[in-house]
Amino acid sequence: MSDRRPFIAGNWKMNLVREEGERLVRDLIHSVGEVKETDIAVCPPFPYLSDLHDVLVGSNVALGAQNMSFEAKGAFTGEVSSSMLLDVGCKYVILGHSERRELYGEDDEAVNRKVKAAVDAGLKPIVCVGERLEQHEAGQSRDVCSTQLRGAFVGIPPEQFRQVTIAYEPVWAIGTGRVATPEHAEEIHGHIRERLTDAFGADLALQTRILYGGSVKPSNAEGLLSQPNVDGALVGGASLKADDFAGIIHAAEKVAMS
Ligand SMILES: O=C(CO)COP(=O)(O)O
Repeated sequence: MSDRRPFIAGNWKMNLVREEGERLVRDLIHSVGEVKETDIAVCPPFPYLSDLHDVLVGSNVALGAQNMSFEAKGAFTGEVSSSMLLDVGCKYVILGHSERRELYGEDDEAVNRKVKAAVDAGLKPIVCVGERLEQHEAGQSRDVCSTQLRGAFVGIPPEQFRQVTIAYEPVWAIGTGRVATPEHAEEIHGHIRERLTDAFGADLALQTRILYGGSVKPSNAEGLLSQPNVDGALVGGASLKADDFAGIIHAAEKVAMS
């Protein structure tokens, strides 16, 4: 996994109401208190960010959001700005998740505007890329990721790109139980790092963390995280159970210490 610190982030999506989320976070803090070599974050729904921040204070678990507006403020009903996320204690924000792209029509330009707004504000975006099933079957995984990467980082200077984490999330592996093989993940992560090298230079590309997302579970985490270019995981379903999420974090810690 190189000298990049592993990073395990939980994307709760639209799951867990207040009491469930607070219980999960308390259990999680208890289970991962000894974890030293792995960065950890949970990304709950907007309404619970502030309260959960209070629960997380002083722990080794950071807070992230799942989306944000590219606008700074104003008449944008239903939107949430970067400064609001910072205000409630967020460090990270997931941007360009395939569910945002596919269900809410977010295109590369919108993702790019959000990345700019996030890094300008000092938030750390986790920028998702990944191909759909038919693109995967047509052998287009690399090309799709290249295009999404190029689109997401137009006009982002290297000093701001430092704040970015990439997540490779093949759409066919999300919520399907059909995890990418470690070999496929490694191939695409290596490709992503090459594209980052072209765009930002080798030093920065080597420092950038590239997470894998899509049906990560405690049972498959170690195989994925042992790949040299897989620097962590963005976890959906398995982040909704403290034991499963902690199991993935412990797998990352084990790989980091080995
Ligand atoms: O979309 C994901 C994380 O952002 C992955 O979801 P699952 O882990 O449920 O497949």
